[in-house]
Amino acid sequence: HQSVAAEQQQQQQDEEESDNPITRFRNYLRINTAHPNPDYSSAVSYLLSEANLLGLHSQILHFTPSKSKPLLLLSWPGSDPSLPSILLNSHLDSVPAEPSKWAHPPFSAAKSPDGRIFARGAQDDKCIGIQYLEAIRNLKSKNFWPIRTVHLSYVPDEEIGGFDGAAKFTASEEFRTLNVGFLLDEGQANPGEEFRVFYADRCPWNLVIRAQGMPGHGSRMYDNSAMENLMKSVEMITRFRDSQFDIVKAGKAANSEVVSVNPVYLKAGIPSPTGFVMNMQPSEAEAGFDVRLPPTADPDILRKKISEEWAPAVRNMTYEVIEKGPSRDYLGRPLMTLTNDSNPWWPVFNKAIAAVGGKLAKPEILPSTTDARYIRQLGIPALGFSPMTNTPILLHDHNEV
Ligand code: MET
Ligand SMILES: [Zn+2]
Ligand SMILES: [Zn+2]
Repeated sequence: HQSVAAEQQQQQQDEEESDNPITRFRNYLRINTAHPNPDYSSAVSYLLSEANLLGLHSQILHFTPSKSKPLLLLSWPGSDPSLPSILLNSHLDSVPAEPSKWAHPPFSAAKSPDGRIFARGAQDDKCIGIQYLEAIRNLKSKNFWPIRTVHLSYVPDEEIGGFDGAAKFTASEEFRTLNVGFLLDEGQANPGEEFRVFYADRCPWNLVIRAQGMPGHGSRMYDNSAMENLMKSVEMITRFRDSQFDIVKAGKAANSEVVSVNPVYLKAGIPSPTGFVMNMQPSEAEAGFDVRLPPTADPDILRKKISEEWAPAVRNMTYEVIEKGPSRDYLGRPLMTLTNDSNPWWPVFNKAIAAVGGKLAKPEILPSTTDARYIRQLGIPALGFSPMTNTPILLHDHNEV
């Protein structure tokens, strides 16, 4: 038995040391590209070295004067470069991780005996960034040569809105010359058997509401304190949240088809060296919400609700809505990609899934948001697709695997 165990251990060690798709994935995961200080240059160098081995063309683009946010553009020229090209997009960055809450350090890419690889960014979205390269490697080894040119973009800053990444890239002359006809970008995992595909994103708003009110002794009872004003609004927002969630619970709509409003921070109180002053009622209080609107929601109606009900001036409230990117195209239409045969890419995508024996779930709106919205804004069809079946949804969670 000892020799069998030793053999297995040796085999595992060999696997870990050799250059294979898993080791290449783990090497990418070990580069800490989490905000607020993503190491973009190491990620770009690593991907560039892999791309060079595959003989892909490469360019590093910068859309900020400091050049601290590189965008890596790789190209596999097709036999007919006059045709519209295919763009495979993924982002270099990831959200932060709280190491103390993880079973393994989030940038160790530790592999458990059952094959799970623990890393921030494993699902979101370094898996697809590596899969694109691995797919090209496989096709090249079979001497396949595409008719259309295939481009790969590795973009910075997706997790903070993409303003210095995909937004500027898609508005650039470099992008125009790529003549992109179709985009694949990230999607989400499925705990079930089917592959999920996404034809639209929800549009993210950051909502901050602020209350002002009478300060006073902690023991006093009076109307119009900042806390009272804020809490009334929080209650109203909670009722709206419940009403949307009820629609989902009743099976009338998917999670991603309603408006979500989730509180993400509360800020109030007068700080003291030991915490907060307890016998003073503060004159200011603030709350922040992550709001997501499906393409079917009317943004004007929600804005009216915010100004009249959630943060009314008559209750000494102010608010700020920061729209994180576009929700409509230049003709005012919602950003959606057609999933029927009028979109010539749709049957091709379906055929590719069937060819590997996969089953495709009904196309969905993505509950979260991706850089695909900037491409859809240009009228270019885009699908969100992160091929992970039988996999729990762990993006932005602890112990992402
Ligand atoms: C704020 S833009 C979107 C960032 C991220 N992909 C999310 O869905 O939260
Ligand atoms: Zn992502
Ligand atoms: Zn994300």
